Amino acid sequence: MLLSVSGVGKSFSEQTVLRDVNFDLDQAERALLLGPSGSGKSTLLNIICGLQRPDSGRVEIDEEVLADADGAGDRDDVRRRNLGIVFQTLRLVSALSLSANLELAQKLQTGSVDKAAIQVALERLGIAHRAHARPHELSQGEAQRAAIARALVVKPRLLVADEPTSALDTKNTETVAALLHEVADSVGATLLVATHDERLRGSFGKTLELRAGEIVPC
Ligand SMILES: Nc1ncnc2c1ncn2[C@@H]1O[C@H](COP(=O)(O)OP(=O)(O)OP(=O)(O)O)[C@@H](O)[C@H]1O
Repeated sequence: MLLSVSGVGKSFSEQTVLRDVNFDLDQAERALLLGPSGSGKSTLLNIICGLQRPDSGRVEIDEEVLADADGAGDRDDVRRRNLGIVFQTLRLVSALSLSANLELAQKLQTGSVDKAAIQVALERLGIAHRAHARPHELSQGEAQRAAIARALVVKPRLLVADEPTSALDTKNTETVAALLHEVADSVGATLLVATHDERLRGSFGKTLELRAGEIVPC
């Protein structure tokens, strides 16, 4: 088992968003976290990625604690070594080219730059010809691919994406879903994609539905 989420709870003031979330993912497993808007998908991914701390429970990656109620700030090292995050917004530095941004992302996360891995990621995502473009010069489709490349260049063991297709039409939705599978395969990563986009249902090995703060079988 690569990822283990057990007993995770999170409330904001009076509102309990996550009640008791439990699931496991094996290495290289592909999972869709499906739930309507407001069901707590982003909150759960934020906890896994260390942006928010759970009130209870824990998240482990390969038996190392990634997040728990009493020390989110201490887990940065475990996250850096294991996580690739596809953010909804591009999060690139506007003054730097795409390739320089990917180098920066690598440097910040892993401490070193691997230009060959960047080239491979750009080629795999079909944007190698845009390596010298600035972020604002990218089309929406290229930007979406750049966001995936940014997560891929750190060679993550767990690739996490939050609503990667919400702004896309059906054709591009299928393309992005296929790309996520392909890039996860290329580095042997486990894939966890959160979405309310029912179009993605059935296209992942495992579907986890978030309802009333818990994962329900489906
Ligand atoms: N920092 C916060 N403070 C207060 N309430 C919050 C906070 N973050 C999220 N919430 C609330 O928690 C609930 C779940 O939000 P979350 O963003 O996790 O849902 P989601 O399933 O990702 O929704 P969407 O699909 O619309 O992005 C919502 O009711 C939201 O208003």
